[in-house]
Amino acid sequence: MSERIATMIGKEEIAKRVQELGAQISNDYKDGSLVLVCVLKGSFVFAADLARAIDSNLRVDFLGVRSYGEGTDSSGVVQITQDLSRPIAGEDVLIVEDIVDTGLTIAHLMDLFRTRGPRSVRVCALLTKPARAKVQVKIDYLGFTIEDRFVVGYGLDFAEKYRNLPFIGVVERS
Ligand SMILES: O=P(O)(O)OC[C@H]1O[C@H](OP(=O)(O)OP(=O)(O)O)[C@H](O)[C@@H]1O
Ligand code: HPA
Ligand SMILES: [Mg+2]
Repeated sequence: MSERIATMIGKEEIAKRVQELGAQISNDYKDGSLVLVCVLKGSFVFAADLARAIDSNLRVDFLGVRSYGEGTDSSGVVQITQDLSRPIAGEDVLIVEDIVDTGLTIAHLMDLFRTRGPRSVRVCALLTKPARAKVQVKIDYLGFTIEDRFVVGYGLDFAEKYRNLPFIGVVERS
């Protein structure tokens, strides 16, 4: 069986949207103490591009989370694989996610971060897939709403493959 990746969102379209999100975030966080939290692994590409599209002062931290493993369905258990390197008490946290699918990961992170006393917590997600939502979480900055397909590329994986594709695509098997 061979696999082919069909483009869903091209790299120019992604780049344009990332610049727009960056401009909006720069405007909203003019004088705060912004911490961009890159949710590993999937957000590493989006967060790297988004950080460079924001011209406010910020620091970057990383949090490792895993619930999908090798398949295309959430296990329902959100495992923290790596914690933040510093406290976030009193800071304006912006969680950067590649995708909000069932919403379980982001809901878990919102609950976790709120126990640490940040000044604010917001969410920036490149993609959301409302057809699969199991919990509702407000996305403050959103790139694209997508249909119910398992997507790869621009950081997103299928069984750890395809994170390096420069666009968002869907796997087609023949
Ligand atoms: O809304 P949900 O259904 O919870 O899905 C979204 C989460 O799932 C993926 O992570 P994954 O567990 O695949 O880890 P990875 O980022 O290391 O690939 C993705 O990067 C999000 O963090
Ligand atoms: O559609 C998806 N693709 C890759 N990883 C994911 N994690 C949640 N949804 C997805
Ligand atoms: Mg994954």
